[in-house]
Amino acid sequence: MKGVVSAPLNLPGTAYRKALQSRATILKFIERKMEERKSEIKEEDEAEDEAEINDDLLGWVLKHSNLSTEQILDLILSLLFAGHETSSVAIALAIYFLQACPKAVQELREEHLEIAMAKKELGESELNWDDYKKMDFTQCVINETLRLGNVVRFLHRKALKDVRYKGYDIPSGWKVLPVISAVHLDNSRYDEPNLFNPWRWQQQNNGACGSSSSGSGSFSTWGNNFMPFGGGPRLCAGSELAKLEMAVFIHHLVLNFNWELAEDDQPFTFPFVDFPNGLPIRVSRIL
Ligand code: HEM
Repeated sequence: MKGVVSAPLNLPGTAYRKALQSRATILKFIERKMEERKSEIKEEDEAEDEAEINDDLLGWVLKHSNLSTEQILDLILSLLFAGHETSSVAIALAIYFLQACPKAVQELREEHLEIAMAKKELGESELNWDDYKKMDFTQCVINETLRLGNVVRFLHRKALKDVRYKGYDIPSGWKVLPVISAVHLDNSRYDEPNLFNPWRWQQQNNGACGSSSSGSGSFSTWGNNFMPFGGGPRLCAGSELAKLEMAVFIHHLVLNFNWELAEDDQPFTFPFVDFPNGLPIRVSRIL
């Protein structure tokens, strides 16, 4: 990630060189996997048996697409890159915001306990889509984490023709960087925008963590006010997967653990969100 935003100097010790080396290592790994998969698919075809091991994206593109090896490598690498750091930082942000908001943790626990009990009665253990759809408050926590945490702060766009916008002329070909974090932290759009307040995503505002307000129904229409995954034709391809990953993580976290910061840390953006001390936490299992 550091190499992506560093000066393109391919010299020993630079972040750029490390990124190029990492890229080559990962590509080699994916290529090896591809070769393994190809021979598995061949064996499978010979045995006329639909094995489940190929039932993932790599298996799918190898079987059903006309993409070249280079395109498949690029696709898998891009998805790993786009989906890894973003989701893990979002989960770290949730851990961070929630440890300062016991009321939200309590409400999450109630929601997830209910889901877990219902599953136990049915003799099921693994979460499924129906369980996910019951996670209403969890969705509020996820939205609020993404709004306040701003995993991605701005988007990249280019003016395809001369544009006049609110009295400004943007010439064709100019780069335009919409700063979505500025929208998410705008106090004309969000009451007390610097507070972690998952309840703002409900119709009724029950009071934010750290807020003195007792809740006055600060719900507004979100639409263009909320775009952690960008928007338009380039909207994040993994937005639903990312929210699902967060929800599953939160489910297991709140049901099984208490946690607190082991040392002071806070999110810092330069230019990607990160925790300078690695967000060390002390975890204890709930008996
Ligand atoms: C919390 C986690 C995530 C956040 C905040 C996030 C955010 C974003 C943003 C802001 C964009 C740019 C959209 C635009 O230009 O309008 C983007 C693009 C993209 N994201 Fe994500 N993302 C996340 C997770 C993921 C995951 C898990 C995947 C896939 C496994 C993924 C795959 C992609 C891809 C492929 C694009 C490029 C889409 C395109 O240009 O057509 N993202 N993401």
